[in-house]
Amino acid sequence: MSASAPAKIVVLASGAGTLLRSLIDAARVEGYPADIVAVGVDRDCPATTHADDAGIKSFRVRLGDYADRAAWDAALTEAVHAYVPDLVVTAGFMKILGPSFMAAFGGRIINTHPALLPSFPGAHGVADALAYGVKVTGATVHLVDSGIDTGPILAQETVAVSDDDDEASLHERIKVVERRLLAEVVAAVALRGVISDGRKALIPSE
Ligand SMILES: Nc1nc2c(c(=O)[nH]1)N[C@@H](CN(C=O)c1ccc(C(=O)N[C@@H](CCC(=O)O)C(=O)O)cc1)CN2
Ligand SMILES: NCC(=O)N[C@@H]1O[C@H](COP(=O)([O-])[O-])[C@@H](O)[C@H]1O
Repeated sequence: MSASAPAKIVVLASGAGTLLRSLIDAARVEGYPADIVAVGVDRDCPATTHADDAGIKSFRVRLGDYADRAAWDAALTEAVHAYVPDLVVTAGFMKILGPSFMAAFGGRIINTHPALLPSFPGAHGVADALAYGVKVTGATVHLVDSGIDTGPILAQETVAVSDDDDEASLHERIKVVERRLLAEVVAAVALRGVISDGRKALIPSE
């Protein structure tokens, strides 16, 4: 990432894409230090519509279209590589990125997770936290590594659990935090980079 040109970002998503839409809106603000150059999905989902509406190129790499997971991983890697991104952001992308992808983009992949890692990793963090009976949960933005939600943490913010919460109500309140936190972290990393020893990560101060 050069000091002046905005960082090129590819966003990966699998679902409603409301976090993607928030990042698209943030990137439209004059001076935001990153441009979303493409959106990738692993299934047909509303995230593609958000990209289309914003005039952003999109691509789909479905697991079922490939012989096995390794072939899918290689195809996704190739599809993302075509855009030569500085950063990859997974915003509700519901597939574990494999060895090919990590070899190509490791250290430059930012994920947002709807729980306070290391608690409640995986595809069902909100439901798992609710089922456990926690009184406080939250959002985690982290670097992606080869594990599942084990990468170095970049930012976290708490969200109180209400007695009358169900998964949908709690998840939406967490998403409100994620939409802001993700845009903030992406901008900070785009501007100042990140230093990581593989367990801890630091975004240098101003
Ligand atoms: N190598 C990594 N890839 C990804 C990570 C990561 O930490 N390391 N984070 C995910 C996002 N995520 C949680 O934040 C997450 C998403 C999905 C899963 C999961 O178990 N997926 C299943 C399939 C689920 C489905 O298809 O509906 C799978 O991949 O087999 C765990 C964590 C992004 N990628
Ligand atoms: N473990 C991965 C995971 O649960 N990701 C979560 O999917 C949601 C996507 O919301 P969106 O589709 O409305 O952008 C977000 O809450 C994100 O943290």
